[in-house]
Amino acid sequence: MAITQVNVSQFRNITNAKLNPEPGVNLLLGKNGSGKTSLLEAIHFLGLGRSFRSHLTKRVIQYEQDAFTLFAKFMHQGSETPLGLRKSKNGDTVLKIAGEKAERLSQLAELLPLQLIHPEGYSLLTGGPKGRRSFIDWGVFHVEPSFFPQWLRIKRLLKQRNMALKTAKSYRDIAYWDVELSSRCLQLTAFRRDYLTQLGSEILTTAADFLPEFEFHLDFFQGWDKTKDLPSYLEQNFERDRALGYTSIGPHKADLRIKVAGVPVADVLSRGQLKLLVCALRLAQGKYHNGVSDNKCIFLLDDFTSELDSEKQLPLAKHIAESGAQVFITAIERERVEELFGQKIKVFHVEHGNVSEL
Ligand SMILES: Nc1ncnc2c1ncn2[C@@H]1O[C@H](COP(=O)(O)OP(=O)(O)OP(=O)(O)O)[C@@H](O)[C@H]1O
Repeated sequence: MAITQVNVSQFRNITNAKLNPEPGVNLLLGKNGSGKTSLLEAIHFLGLGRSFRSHLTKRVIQYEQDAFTLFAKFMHQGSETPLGLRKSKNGDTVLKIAGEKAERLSQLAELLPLQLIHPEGYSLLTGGPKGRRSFIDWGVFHVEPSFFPQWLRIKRLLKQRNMALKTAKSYRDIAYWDVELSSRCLQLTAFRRDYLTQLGSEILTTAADFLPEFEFHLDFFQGWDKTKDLPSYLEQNFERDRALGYTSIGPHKADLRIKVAGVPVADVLSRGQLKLLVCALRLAQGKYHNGVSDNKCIFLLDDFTSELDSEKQLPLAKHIAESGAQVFITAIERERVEELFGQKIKVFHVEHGNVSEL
C-alpha cells in the first residue's frame, strides 16, 4: 500500500502542488512556514477526511478561496486507484473513489490507513478518553469488518435511548432499547478487548525501546464495571441516567488507561516522555496493522527531528524501517533524516507553498 501521486490545490498556503512519492521514505523539506505540515495535513485529510490541526474546514481552505481539492493515486490490491476529495466553505463535500461518487468519508479510512506522529500528539495521553477510544477503534475498524456498522447502530440506539430518558416515567419506558443495546455493546466490547489483547504486547515492547526506565501497565476500561451484568446494570442506573439526561455507562465511555506503578502516565511522565510513549503507541499500532492486513498503513511524521532527542530518534527510525511502510517526514534539514533512514530517500523541497522534487 503506497501513495503514488498527490495533487493539492488551494489547501492552506499551497495553491497547486503535485508529488510523486516513493513507496519508501519521502522527505518534505523546507523552512519554517513553507508549507511542509500543510502537505502532511492534506495527505491526512485524504486518509481520514479531516485535519489534525483544525476541526474547521474553512481554516484549511486557502484564504479567499471557496474550496480545496485533493487528488491522489495509490496502489490498492495490485492496481492504481484514484481518489478525489473536494471540500467547500459552504459545507459541500465531493468524494470520488476510483471514479465513483462515494457517500461516506469513513470509506477513506478503509482505503488509506494512516498513522500520524506530530508534536501535539501527546494530547492522546493528557486529554479525555475520546482520543484513546479512537485509537482503539482505528485498529478494530481495520481488523473487524462488522465493527463499524455495529458502532453506528449503537450510537443510534444510544441517541434514541437518551431521547426516551427525557420523558420516561419508569424503567419500563426505556427497557425496549436496552435489549438490543446490551447485546450489541457486549459484542463491540469483545472486539475491542480482543484487539487490545493482540496489540498490548506490541505496545509494551515498542514502549520499552523508547522508555526502558518505565514499566507500563495497560488497562482496558470497557465503559462500565466489568463485574456487572450490562442489562441489569443499565436498569440499576436508570434513575441516575434519567437525572443526567443521558446514558452514563456503555462502550461510549470506554478508555485505554496506561499507568506506571498504578499512576496514570499523564501524571508522572514528562512532556517529552509522553511524546515518546505516543510514538510507541502509534508505531506499535501501525506495525501490528501491517502484520495482519494487506492494506499497509502509511506513517506521517511531523517535525520529529526537532521534537525527539537524537538518541530517541533511533528506535523511531528502526520501527519505521521494520514496518516496511511508506512514510512522509517533514523536516527543516535533511542530514539527520538521511543519517537515520539511509540514502534511499525521496526529497521534496517546499518553499512558499510550492513543491519541487530534488
Ligand atoms: N488557510 C490558509 N490559507 C493560506 N495560508 C495559510 C492558511 N493557513 C495557514 N496558512 C499559512 O501556511 C503557511 C504554511 O504553514 P505550515 O504549518 O504548513 O508550515 P511548515 O512548513 O510546516 O512550518 P514549520 O516548520 O514552522 O512548522 C504558514 O505561513 C501559514 O501562515
